[in-house]
Amino acid sequence: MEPVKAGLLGLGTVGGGTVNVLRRNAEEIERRAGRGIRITHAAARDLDKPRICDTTGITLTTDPQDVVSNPDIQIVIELIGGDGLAKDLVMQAIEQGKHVVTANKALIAKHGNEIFAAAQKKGVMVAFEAAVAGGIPIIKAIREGLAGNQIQWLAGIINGTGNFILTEMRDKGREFEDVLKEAQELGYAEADPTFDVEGIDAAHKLTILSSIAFGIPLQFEATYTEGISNITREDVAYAEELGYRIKHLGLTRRTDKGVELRVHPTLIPERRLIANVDGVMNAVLVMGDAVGPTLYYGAGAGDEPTASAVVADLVDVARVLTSDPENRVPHLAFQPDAISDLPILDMEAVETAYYLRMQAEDKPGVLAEVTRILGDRDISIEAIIQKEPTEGSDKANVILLTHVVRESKMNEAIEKIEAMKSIHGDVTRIRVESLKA
Ligand SMILES: NC(=O)c1ccc[n+]([C@@H]2O[C@H](COP(=O)([O-])OP(=O)(O)OC[C@H]3O[C@@H](n4cnc5c(N)ncnc54)[C@H](O)[C@@H]3O)[C@@H](O)[C@H]2O)c1
Ligand SMILES: N[C@@H](CCO)C(=O)O
Ligand code: NA
Repeated sequence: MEPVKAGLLGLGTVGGGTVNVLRRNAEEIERRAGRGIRITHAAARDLDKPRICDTTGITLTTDPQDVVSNPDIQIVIELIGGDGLAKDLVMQAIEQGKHVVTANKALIAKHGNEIFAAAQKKGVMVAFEAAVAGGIPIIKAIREGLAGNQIQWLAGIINGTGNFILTEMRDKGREFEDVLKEAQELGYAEADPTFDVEGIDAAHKLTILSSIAFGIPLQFEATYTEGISNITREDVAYAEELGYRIKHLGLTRRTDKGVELRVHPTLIPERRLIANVDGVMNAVLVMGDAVGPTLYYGAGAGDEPTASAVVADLVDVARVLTSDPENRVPHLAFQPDAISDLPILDMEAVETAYYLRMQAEDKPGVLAEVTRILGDRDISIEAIIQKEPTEGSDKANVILLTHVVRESKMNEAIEKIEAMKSIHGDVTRIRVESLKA
């Protein structure tokens, strides 16, 4: 059989990795797919730039339209990123009846509903395994492997750059900016690294995971998003003293009232496997009613790990090119006419435990006042430590771990505590999840 012809948009980290993996593993890929997969054309912004891949045998162009409109190309691989030009190109490719493979989570999280509807109409596939947790086949695991379950919740470390930064800061005492620069050099970071640091990238990915887990539309705007830029080495050390690790976590859970959808730094008991996922590695813990907890671990970013997922999608497309569109795996795991309208819970209604750190004047009565404010709101305390003021300071660090409470109550309590004369500055609040499986 003729090889499937694919056109590539973007020859950067993931594009270069995809060319390399396809070339190196061509023979095995053909044995799996039933036919070869060849990138015949590729669009790059600058044709003279040094690349990580050999482009021999690929017709290069600076105009992505040459690829999208080429009638011989059956699959368009979008690896440019962003949701401007990339969206136009993907919509055009679909319009022309081409299948699409993409690693672009921003695009899917923000415009996936529209893109999948267009693809459905045209009977083409839009595959996006590389968009979530890089090389970990998490989309496939949830959409196909766990299709017999009611998924109850899932939680993941889904930004490699952020986890790399937190790990290096903790293990080597390195500075935030310095580690971020290294992550950029290694090809882990987004074009705009604030997406990694402020949790936006993780929110894109969690939006996608939540949809395929619960059969709800993609709702990026409803995702509560907090990044890691305010985490200090101090908090990391205190958390460890209490037996926890701080991880940047995406968590989505089905409740009677709606779906929790939130991304924020989280204290996790150090004995949990997921608390020990370090560096650029990602992990997603999925709780199904039938299977129980399952954990998926692997490289969340980088050229070849991500290419591993892109190429797997290419193999999927090659396999189904001849099959009936109605019988393919649906984009969001559930049939398009069976998507539910379960609401997303407001963050104020979420219930979780908390780590609080505050700077208190070192005098009698302050702790009693803090515990009274918490007690008045039925917030019970699980642990408390007070650190003597360091030399030259008269403020003690007070660290509290609370039991589970509604976020709105905690907001009230924090407001009251911050208003106390003997408490200085803001209260640091990090949510705690036991992730008990
Ligand atoms: N780097 C990773 O580890 C990783 C992992 C998973 C997903 N992703 C996603 O993959 C996509 C690509 O990321 P990347 O890290 O490879 O980025 P990159 O910046 O290394 O590559 C993007 C390439 O697209 C090219 N490009 C931009 N505009 C273009 C145009 N008009 N025509 C042709 N080429 C154009 C750029 O010149 C660049 O070479 C993004 O959506 C990103 O979120 C990246
Ligand atoms: N910037 C992303 C790339 C993988 O999606 C990360 O660091 O996880
Ligand atoms: Na993946």
